[in-house]
Amino acid sequence: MTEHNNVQTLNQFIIQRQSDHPGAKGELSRLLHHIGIASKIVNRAVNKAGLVDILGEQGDRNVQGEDQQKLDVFADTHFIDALKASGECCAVASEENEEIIIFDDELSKHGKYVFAMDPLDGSSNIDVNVSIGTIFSIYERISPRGEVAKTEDFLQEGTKQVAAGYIIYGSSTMLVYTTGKGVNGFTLDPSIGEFCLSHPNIKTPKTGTIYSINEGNYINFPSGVKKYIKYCQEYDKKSNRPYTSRYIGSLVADFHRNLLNGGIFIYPQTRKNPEGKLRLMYECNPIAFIAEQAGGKATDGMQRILTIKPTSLHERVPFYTGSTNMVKKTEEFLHFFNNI
Ligand SMILES: O=P(O)(O)OC[C@H]1O[C@](O)(COP(=O)(O)O)[C@@H](O)[C@@H]1O
Ligand SMILES: [Mg+2]
Ligand SMILES: [Mg+2]
Repeated sequence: MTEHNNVQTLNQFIIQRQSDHPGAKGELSRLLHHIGIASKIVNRAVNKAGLVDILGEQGDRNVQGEDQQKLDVFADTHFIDALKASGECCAVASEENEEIIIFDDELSKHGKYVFAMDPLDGSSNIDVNVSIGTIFSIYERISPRGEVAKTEDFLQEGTKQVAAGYIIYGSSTMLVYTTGKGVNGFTLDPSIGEFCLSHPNIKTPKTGTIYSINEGNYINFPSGVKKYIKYCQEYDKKSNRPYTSRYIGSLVADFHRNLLNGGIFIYPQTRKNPEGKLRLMYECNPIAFIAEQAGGKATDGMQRILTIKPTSLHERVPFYTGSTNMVKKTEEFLHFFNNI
């Protein structure tokens, strides 16, 4: 295996790219740097999960009514600490907290950014050593700097994100992010403890042969989705069908595979989740920003995810994302069967 000697580390890349943003004072760079630190702390815990007391339930329920896993709370705590230490973030919205967490120390109160996150994505896979992740979304606050941040600072359309990304804790640990100028992926090199640029300027194929959906919910799916699944399974040499079904059950891992290889990820509304399951602010908006920046597409079946005006921190939406031609095809089915 050839080691790449002239690798660029995440911090070197961040500093270099700062010049892309005229007038930048390094605030976003410092925030991204602290995200890197928190990711390494969580990665260390994930890697030795079976050896330390970090598996299993914490014993509490979060605002979604889900049993919190110990690693959900561990990741939540360490990201919040790192964001506070950055001095650039005035408040955090997290899947694990009903209300926003406000940093009211003098330095943070002047922070330019607010941060929305899913500290641990794929919680059902924590105890079984399957890839999990962290998802984040960064906005510039609306309220004046120096004032205490508000929930309204978060309820901005996804098009207003200044940066978004995810960390995938898998066979290797990667951080993938965008600031609106393309998508870049960094792999953690444990031997130097640095994220190194491994996937520059990621572009997702316009079409693919992978579809990712929890078919266990099939009977509850909108008819357009049922028809699209049948379409994926039909034989047609010209369009490389039947496609392959792949579903890990961690949004980050399912999306990441499809981002690199081409494919579509679908989590529609179901009888159990009439609005869908995935959360707009800290799952769908950041993933949608990455998808579009990589040349892909992300909708709720009808509308671009990034143009949806959020009304609450933990609202859910149906989610269709991945290769443009596949998402368009799904929308055709949903339109045709009047599911929207
Ligand atoms: O088990 P289901 O219903 O298919 O849901 C799986 C989906 O739920 C999630 O686990 C929800 O995220 P959290 O684990 O962060 O709550 C996604 O990662 C995944 O895509
Ligand atoms: Mg999640
Ligand atoms: Mg989560």
